[in-house]
Amino acid sequence: MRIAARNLVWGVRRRTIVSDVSLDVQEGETLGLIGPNGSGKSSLLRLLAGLRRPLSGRVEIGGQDIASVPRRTLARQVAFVQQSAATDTNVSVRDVVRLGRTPHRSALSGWSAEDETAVAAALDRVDMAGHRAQAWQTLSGGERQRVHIARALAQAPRVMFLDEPTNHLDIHHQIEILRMVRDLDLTSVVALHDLNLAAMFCDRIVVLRNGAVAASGTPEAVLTEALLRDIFRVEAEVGPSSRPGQPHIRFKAG
Ligand SMILES: Nc1ncnc2c1ncn2[C@@H]1O[C@H](COP(=O)(O)OP(=O)(O)OP(=O)(O)O)[C@@H](O)[C@H]1O
Repeated sequence: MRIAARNLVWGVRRRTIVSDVSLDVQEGETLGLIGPNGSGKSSLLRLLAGLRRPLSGRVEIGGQDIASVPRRTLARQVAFVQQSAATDTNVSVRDVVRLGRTPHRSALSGWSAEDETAVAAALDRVDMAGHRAQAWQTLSGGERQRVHIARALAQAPRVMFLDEPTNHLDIHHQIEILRMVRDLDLTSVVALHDLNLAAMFCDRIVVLRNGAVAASGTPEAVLTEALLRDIFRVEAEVGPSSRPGQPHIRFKAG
């Protein structure tokens, strides 16, 4: 499903946090959202996912204004992997992932074989099948993150929003998770801090600064030495990587 945002504005009191943002994500595309701390990435993701209403502007998903899509329909189509989402109650890993099936079940239908298959497949994809009976609170930070991703996968969404999904993950799982997101047959928007991972796995990148779009385009077009200096305040050398069109950034220590 396509995502289109037009002139999104959001803020609190007198502070504008998302400032006139427009963007398009094509069907099947992985869009990276990058920007310094506090630049508005999480706030924008929440607007795009329909979790928050903009003060002005609109979001369309699959050509439909998100404000007019019923909650339950939206929950079937859109998954959101939040930053450090907490689950307090005493539940197993499998229970957390099962929650992903909620939008697909009616009050009358019981737990189906299809639900069971979706949960098992999602746990498998994030390498957590062996932990299915473990209590969620006893998981490590990276394992929790992978279980939250499994819950989103079990939802079988058409669109996925991920807020720093590689937080807490070791390098193997950072790469595995982003490769999976890129290769899944769905449209995704991913907020990322690691610019080399953004270059490796995103089809296009949007750069935010102070809530506004400072640049957008392919990783090669966006991730220039000048932009890294200007937006991220770092000195770096940008060169080719082993893949054409995919830049590699080497940060200078000083
Ligand atoms: N509900 C709120 N009330 C007040 N300020 C808020 C609220 N939500 C976000 N902000 C502020 O808006 C700015 C953008 O926050 P946001 O979390 O969207 O940034 P971010 O780019 O995701 O940051 P980070 O990279 O640090 O995760 C921050 O300065 C934050 O303090």
